[in-house]
Amino acid sequence: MQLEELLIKNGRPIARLEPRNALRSFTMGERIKGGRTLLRLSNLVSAEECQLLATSCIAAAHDWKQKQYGEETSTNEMIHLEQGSKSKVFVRLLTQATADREEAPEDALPKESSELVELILERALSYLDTQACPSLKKTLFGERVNDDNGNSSSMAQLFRKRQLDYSIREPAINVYEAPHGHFAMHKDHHALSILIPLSDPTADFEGGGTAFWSQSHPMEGMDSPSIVLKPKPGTALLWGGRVSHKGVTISSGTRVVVVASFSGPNSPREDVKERLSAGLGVRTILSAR
Ligand SMILES: O=C(O)CCC(=O)C(=O)O
Ligand SMILES: [Fe+2]
Repeated sequence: MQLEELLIKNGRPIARLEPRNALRSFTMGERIKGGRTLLRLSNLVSAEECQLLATSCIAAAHDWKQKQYGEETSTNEMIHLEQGSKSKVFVRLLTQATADREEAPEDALPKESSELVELILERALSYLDTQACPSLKKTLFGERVNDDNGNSSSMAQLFRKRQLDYSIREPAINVYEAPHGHFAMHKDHHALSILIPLSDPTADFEGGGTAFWSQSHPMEGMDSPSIVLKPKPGTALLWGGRVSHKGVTISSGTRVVVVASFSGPNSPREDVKERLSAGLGVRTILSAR
């Protein structure tokens, strides 16, 4: 595995974090938290694992669509209605733990795929715990980094004990199919997002990739993204909750990605923090959750 950092410069394209860059006076965790950087972790998942997982997820997504919409439905109509809008056109399959938590057994991945997703996420977190930056967990999760029993835990341990606070319906797999598959611009509003493409951009699909904006409040359609990344299958991308991004529409083929956005136990979400710092009342904050 190899970790690289890409800097998000205000209003300008993303550049590598050069040795003399002023942002080096911040820790990696602080740069992630401030939405100033993207991490690229290569060789997290082997080619065989990507292939195995992508194949089983594509089959599971077809089964899912068949059950939801029946044989006759055109791709056009196969919008993931359950997600409630045309801004997200994909099938999202949940790990079994996520499906249990969300009480959505019909959206669960097959057992073996679910276990492999968990293994991969745990591998990524173990790497971050031990190799990335010693203060990363504390910076991202805040002071309250202990588990429910008050024991100090690494991110991987919190993951294993199912004590991370995930985004709704995550960890999961997104399966995007041409010609409409995409996820419109958004922020994840969690301490950290991990996205791991399992499909090969040179063979499995055209278009697609993850677009990132360097400014914090861009307007989709008006401001073009600073960068569109289409890493090799098995390379993880990681970023903080303030970074605007989208899953670009694919024009042919199928694109499969693992997604997980999470914060530490009991930590307020980024959007809640933003509202708090804007001085809005508790009622607004609670109703916004
Ligand atoms: O598919 C992508 O590249 C982005 C997915 C994403 O942002 C999400 O699921 O939250
Ligand atoms: Fe996202």
